[in-house]
Amino acid sequence: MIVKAEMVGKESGELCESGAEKMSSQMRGDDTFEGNACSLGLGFPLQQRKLVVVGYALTSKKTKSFMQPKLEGLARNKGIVFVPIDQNRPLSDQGPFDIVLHKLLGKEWRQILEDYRQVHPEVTVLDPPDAIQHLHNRQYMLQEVAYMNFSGPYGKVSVPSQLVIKRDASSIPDAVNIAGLRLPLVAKPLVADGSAKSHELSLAYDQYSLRKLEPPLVLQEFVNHGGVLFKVYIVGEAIKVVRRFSLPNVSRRDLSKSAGVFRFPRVSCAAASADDADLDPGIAELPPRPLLERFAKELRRRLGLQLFNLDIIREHGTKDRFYVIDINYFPGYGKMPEYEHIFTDFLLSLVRSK
Ligand SMILES: Nc1ncnc2c1ncn2[C@@H]1O[C@H](COP(=O)(O)OP(=O)(O)OP(=O)(O)O)[C@@H](O)[C@H]1O
Ligand SMILES: O=P(O)(O)O[C@H]1[C@H](OP(=O)(O)O)[C@@H](OP(=O)(O)O)[C@@H](O)[C@@H](O)[C@@H]1OP(=O)(O)O
Ligand SMILES: [Mg+2]
Ligand SMILES: [Mg+2]
Repeated sequence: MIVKAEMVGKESGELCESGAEKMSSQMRGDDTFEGNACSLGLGFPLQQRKLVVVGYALTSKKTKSFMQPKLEGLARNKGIVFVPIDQNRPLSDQGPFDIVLHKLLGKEWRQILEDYRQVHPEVTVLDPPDAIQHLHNRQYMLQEVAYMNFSGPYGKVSVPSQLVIKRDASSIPDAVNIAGLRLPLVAKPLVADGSAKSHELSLAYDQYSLRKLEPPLVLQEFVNHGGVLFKVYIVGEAIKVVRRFSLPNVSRRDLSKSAGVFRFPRVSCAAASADDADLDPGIAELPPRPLLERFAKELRRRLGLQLFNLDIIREHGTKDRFYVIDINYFPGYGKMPEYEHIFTDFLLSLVRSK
């Protein structure tokens, strides 16, 4: 298949609208595209570039939130077309793709992708299934952050102390004691595969109630953070941070007065943006940019992932003690400001770097 477009000399390297439109319609109908040079009055094309074909295999929810008309339009103008992958047809019969984007569940799909990567090493699969798998278990999800033991002039980043309980809820109080974990504790399902159940969290206030929890789970110390968290979106080298409302502080007094287990299913997705809220500056201040840049670069390398976000909190009453509490693969980029530009630039950079 020849997929070639004549690009003209706009500084940004963007296609002019008519050329781009023609390109995508021909892509759909015909295997071969010879793009038109659109003229800037110079009479000749200044640049030649291959069309970038991105296959995507996403849930319908993700397709809806991510594949927005603005993204597709901007992509088209930059010479990128998004093509849905048909899961009922062999992957190798589709495309050819330059890049495959995916977020689907299941062993079968993982195997299909692994096989495809073997046969098509020239295609960038974002991201490698085994690296994503690492995030699907909360026992390992934050492991690399803990190993990094990140500390520098702008602050320290670590993970809350946590304990894995595989079975037997009656043993939890003793296990918590032995591990020296301090209440309250956030109980999180061990599996973080994106299913509704994997987002069913609870907060346990007292030792006795810990027996009511349902393993397998991770028990994580609740860190007071002033009720605001930072969602740090990563797209390759690009980083965007937004504020979200989060669980409020739990005081020692609250703790002595309360008992039981409080369930909070899907709390983080229900949380509103706190970007425009009138907040205490000590709570609202974003983590320093240089800290995030250094930290994200190293974490990206360790995880072998390009598309993820981190939930980061700042310990209440401190300026520079940060904790990573969650890492999500291919998160809701639709909610990330300017994601259309960032994502399309990223896709182009991948192709260029090949
Ligand atoms: N250790 C902690 N200390 C304080 N608050 C926490 C802690 N862990 C979780 N939370 C709160 O609970 C929310 C949900 O936790 P977490 O992000 O781990 O769950 P999730 O279901 O994986 O979320 P997402 O929808 O982002 O994938 C967080 O956004 C934060 O408000
Ligand atoms: O639903 P949204 O678009 O908001 O995206 C959420 C995403 O759901 P989706 O992948 O099904 O779309 C979640 O993925 P799973 O853990 O469930 O796999 C998780 O990554 C959340 O953190 C995302 O919210 P964000 O962190 O960006 O606010
Ligand atoms: Mg989260
Ligand atoms: Mg999560």
